[in-house]
Amino acid sequence: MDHQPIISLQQALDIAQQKALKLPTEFIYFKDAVGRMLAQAVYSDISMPPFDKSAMDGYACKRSDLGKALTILEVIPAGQAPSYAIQEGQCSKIMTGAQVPAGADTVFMIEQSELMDTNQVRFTGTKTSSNICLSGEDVQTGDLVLGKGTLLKAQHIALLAAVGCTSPKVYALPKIGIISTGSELVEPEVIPQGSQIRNSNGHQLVAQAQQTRSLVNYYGVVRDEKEATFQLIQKATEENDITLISGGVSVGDFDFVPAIIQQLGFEIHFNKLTVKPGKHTTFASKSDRYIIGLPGNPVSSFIQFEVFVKPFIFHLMNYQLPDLSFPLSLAQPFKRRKADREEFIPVRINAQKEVETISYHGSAHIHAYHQAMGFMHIPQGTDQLNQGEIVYVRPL
Ligand SMILES: Nc1nc2c(c(=O)[nH]1)N[C@H]1C(S)=C(S)[C@@H](COP(=O)(O)OP(=O)(O)OC[C@H]3O[C@@H](n4cnc5c(N)ncnc54)[C@H](O)[C@@H]3O)O[C@H]1N2
Ligand code: MOO
Repeated sequence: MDHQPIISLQQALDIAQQKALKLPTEFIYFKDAVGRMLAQAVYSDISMPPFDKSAMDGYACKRSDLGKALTILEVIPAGQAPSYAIQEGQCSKIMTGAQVPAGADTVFMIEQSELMDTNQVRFTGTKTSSNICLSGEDVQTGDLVLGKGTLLKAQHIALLAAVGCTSPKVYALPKIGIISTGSELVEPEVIPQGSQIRNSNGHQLVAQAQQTRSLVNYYGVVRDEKEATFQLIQKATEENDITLISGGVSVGDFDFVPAIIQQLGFEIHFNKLTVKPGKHTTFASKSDRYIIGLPGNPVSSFIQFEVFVKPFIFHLMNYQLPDLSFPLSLAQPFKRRKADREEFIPVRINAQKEVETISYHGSAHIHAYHQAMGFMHIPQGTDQLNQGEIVYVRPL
């Protein structure tokens, strides 16, 4: 496997996308659908609004009657059909959201009215809009309201509710198994002794995977022992679509994860990226099962999840996650010693909406990210950026 060439992040995303076999679909209750990927188009079974609807509390009348004293026929609350059609010289008091009576083409607002008698009113303004939302002006019966492949957010849940689509078809969620490797690791409850460190990475990955709504299985820490590591990775790959393994993927004497991946019959498609942090990101597949090996350093693992694992998870659900990087101006000049890899570094946005870099010591320094608003991209080959230069920032 050492003959694998080092490739760019974009090449890695392309390879992974080619290997991503789509997950099956399922029908779920629409209230549980936020964050899910729609696997069907949704059409409206009604027009919206379903009737000519008043946009104001006021009086419904004929526009040609606006200058006259008008006889009030009734009060029309929302949810109740009007009893009378409007004739010349007549109006009905109407509430916002109520059905406009036949014969009326205008609603003038309460604030522009004067009661002349208990059942007579006149318009006191100089001009008014019609204040009527026409039947079907937003959506007509049979219109497409949500396209296949929509990532469902709160506003889409409102649409599903409005058109009565209570069991939308969505892509199944991937099952993700998470393993941390390393004999130096102890779980957070334990006070590390000697050369031990706490397993922060595994729990960070669990949280990141949960944010994508994936179904997460946490397998804990495995020591740098071949047989135990083999057993745990085998179990995780049998029980999950994606197995994320942090640590043990570089070239140290105890980095035997790559050999185990191959022993399990998986094909390694790449194991080195021209990305900092995350040089040792590994991607392997066997049919519809995938293993992603992430570097043990917490920042490497965090960034690789954001830029590589997350888009891959969405590919499995047939969705091209957009790269929401924003072009912003750099507040101060930036230099780096080596430019052989593209790099991501933590930044914040100041009050002038400029990008400020945060003190950052490298891929073990996860603390640098506690106040990061995003991370900035430095292209491969760039060792210097000037103040005021436009950089791309991905928000967190
Ligand atoms: N001779 C070389 N050595 C290294 C290279 C290289 O190219 N040649 N690359 C370096 C880079 S870059 C990285 S990144 C690391 C990747 O190493 P591994 O993925 O094998 O990870 P480990 O060696 O197991 O750990 C690295 C580092 O991170 C700490 N760690 C590991 N797991 C966790 C965890 N769950 N929570 C918190 N911290 C964790 C671990 O203790 C190490 O300090 O390799 C370099 N070496
Ligand atoms: O590739 Mo390592 O993740 O840069 O520190």
